[in-house]
Amino acid sequence: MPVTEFATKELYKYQNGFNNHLESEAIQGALPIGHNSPQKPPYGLYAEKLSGTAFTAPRHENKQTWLYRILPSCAHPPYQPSPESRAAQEGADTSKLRFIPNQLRWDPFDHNEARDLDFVSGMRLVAGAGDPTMKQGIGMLVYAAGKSMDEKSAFYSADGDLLIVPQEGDLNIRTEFGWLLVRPMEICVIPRGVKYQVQLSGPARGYALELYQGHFNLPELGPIGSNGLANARDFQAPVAHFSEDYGATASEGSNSFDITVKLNNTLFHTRQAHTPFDVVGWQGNYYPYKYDLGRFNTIGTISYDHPDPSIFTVLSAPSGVPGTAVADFVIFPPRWLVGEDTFRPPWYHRNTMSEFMGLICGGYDAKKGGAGGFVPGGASLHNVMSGHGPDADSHEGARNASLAPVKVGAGSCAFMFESCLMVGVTEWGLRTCKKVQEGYSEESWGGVKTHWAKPAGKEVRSHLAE
Ligand SMILES: O=C(O)Cc1cc(O)ccc1O
Ligand SMILES: [Fe+2]
Repeated sequence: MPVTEFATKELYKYQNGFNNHLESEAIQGALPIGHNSPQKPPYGLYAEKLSGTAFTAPRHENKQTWLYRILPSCAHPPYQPSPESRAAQEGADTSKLRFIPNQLRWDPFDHNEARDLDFVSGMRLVAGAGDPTMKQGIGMLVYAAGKSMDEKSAFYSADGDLLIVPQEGDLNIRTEFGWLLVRPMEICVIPRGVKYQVQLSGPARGYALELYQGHFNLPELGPIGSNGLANARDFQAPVAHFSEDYGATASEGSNSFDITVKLNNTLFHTRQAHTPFDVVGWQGNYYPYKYDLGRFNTIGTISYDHPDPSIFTVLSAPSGVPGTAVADFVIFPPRWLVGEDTFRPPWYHRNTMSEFMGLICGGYDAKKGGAGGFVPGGASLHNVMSGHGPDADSHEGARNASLAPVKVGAGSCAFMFESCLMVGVTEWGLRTCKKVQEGYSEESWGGVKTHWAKPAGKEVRSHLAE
């Protein structure tokens, strides 16, 4: 069968909105009307249901999509452990995570060595919490790739929903649902189980957060009101797009498609005779989507004090505890600082939540940039209750700064994966990558100096006062 591609219109055309029930047909009439699973779906298609929650999940949380495709996904030879992808699994064993109270920072992760790697083989688990087999916890990953995935390949993760944060290089992502173009300063979420293929236009590097439990949502807005932060209409889902490459039966096709699956952070592989990108129409509320971070409506103080960074939350994945996230995706976009009589950078703090940070571009206030600093493509981890805050020089600068309105972060965007879980570091993240900055803590805070000025003539309650 010749390979032919059909799109509704252009490749990159989107449907807007968050958490909507959407539908898309690459050929008009591909979706059955008034039925999900008629005896014979239109055009000889198979109906296949993709569930993102238990069938019985409450209605407001229930996620599923009906796919109408040329052949069903089950038609494939058995998966085998993936030998050529062993590198990707090295040091990714979640049962061997190292939980460390020290502040950690990484130099930018390598991309020169990634020339022969694609998005899947170039992905590494840096840190995480919990266990994908229990559907509990999260994974923090980085990827570095120098080549596109093969046109006859696809990947899916059974472990969770993957939020991808490109830092360098555009990702042309072909999914079962259609195409997404995701560039630096944009993000996307690929739900658990959705097959995709990542094509590059140049070297690519970035970060990813995998949710072993639940799904991302927009944060509550409370007294902010009905608009602000990430607005629902700015999230974009693909339109159906399919290719024809199949035989009369599922095993008779002329071409072999490599399918790789990540299950329990282990890669498996099979070759099937038909393309997985054969979905002619789909309808449901479980689908991949993208978001342009430049559209974030940033909110901050217009009076005094530094607010909690929760005002910068783009997406939030809830734990069972109200208001407490298994993972918040938070950004630090360009913004005006106008706080009066205020120490404007982040305060010194110890947090019951863990904070994994990365930098997409530019710099981050209160952290030194340049070699050995917090730079694009690098990362930091401040675990549960690990003290952190501005480095000594930034502190001195900020406590003496004149407090005129100032725009910070022009051309910059840092982000944080903040979690209620204690985060452990993998063997790859701690040693194999060779990017951990040994002197981070001492260089940042070793020089923090005392400003203690004991007042004279006041009663003192101190054991030194006797
Ligand atoms: O530690 C960090 O840099 C992230 C952060 C930023 C901020 O403005 C307030 C708290 C916080 O943890
Ligand atoms: Fe912090």
